[in-house]
Amino acid sequence: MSADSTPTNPNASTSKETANPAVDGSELIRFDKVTKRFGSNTVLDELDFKVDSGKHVTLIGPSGSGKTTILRLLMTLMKPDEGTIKVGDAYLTHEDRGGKLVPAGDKHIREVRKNIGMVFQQFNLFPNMKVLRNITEAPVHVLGLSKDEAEERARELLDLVGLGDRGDAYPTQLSGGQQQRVAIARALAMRPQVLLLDEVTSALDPELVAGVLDVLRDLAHSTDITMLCVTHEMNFARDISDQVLMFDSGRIIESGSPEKMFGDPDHERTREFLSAVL
Ligand SMILES: Nc1ncnc2c1ncn2[C@@H]1O[C@H](COP(=O)(O)OP(=O)(O)OP(=O)(O)O)[C@@H](O)[C@H]1O
Repeated sequence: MSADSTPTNPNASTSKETANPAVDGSELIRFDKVTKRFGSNTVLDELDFKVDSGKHVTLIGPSGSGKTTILRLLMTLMKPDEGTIKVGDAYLTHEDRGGKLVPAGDKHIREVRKNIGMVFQQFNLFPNMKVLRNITEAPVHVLGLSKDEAEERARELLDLVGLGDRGDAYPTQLSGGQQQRVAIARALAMRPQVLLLDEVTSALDPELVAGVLDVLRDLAHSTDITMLCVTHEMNFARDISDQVLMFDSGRIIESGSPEKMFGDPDHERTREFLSAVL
């Protein structure tokens, strides 16, 4: 892997799937007045934010401030109580019926969600399937790729994550860091426009963290994929982010470039948070 070439789209492919739209800096994700409550706990409070295509945005903030909830809403693992979420031209939360927004049905949700890939803290690979099949399973069954196409793509992605020779291994034969790299390849195999990363190194032994972050750094620097990342690895956030958003109690209290946010934040809460974690 190298980051020295012209940016490429990891979604570019010879497959029959429609290529993703060119990365043109247009808006890819938009939250409008999104509220999420658990009982009396308002976790997100009329949250507005957007991510432009091709950008790498990192969410930071104290535990419980709502960062993971944002990613889970985007994966439709939960629904907002109020507000709309848009991905590209389509609402994830709603269907547009002649200008009238109605709650999205399952088919619509599945279609919009195809644009989103996520890597979780736990790798969640299928233990009874070899690595290659872990990566080809969804593209074959969800995208309808042929087995050959899916395998060709999977091998390219295994090369990308530095595991080109491990396609025939079972997950349990790999280290946690290697399994997480397979999980990254698996997410990319669906050709998402946006990759969500939720504390992807926090379940790893310390010596395995760097290898996974290096893969993601390379991906961020050498491709055009949009990333939305929750991490406690502040050096990594500084390296890859175009924008850092500081959350507190379900609101964005400050945002800016990594230089600004890590170097000279405006908000006292941001300074307190960073002094505790850096
Ligand atoms: N399924 C759920 N049921 C009830 N409460 C929940 C649920 N999921 C999250 N919460 C609550 O929502 C709040 C925000 O959680 P979230 O995981 O989004 O925070 P976070 O900023 O990602 O925190 P961390 O950095 O610790 O992962 C917390 O108070 C949490 O307890």
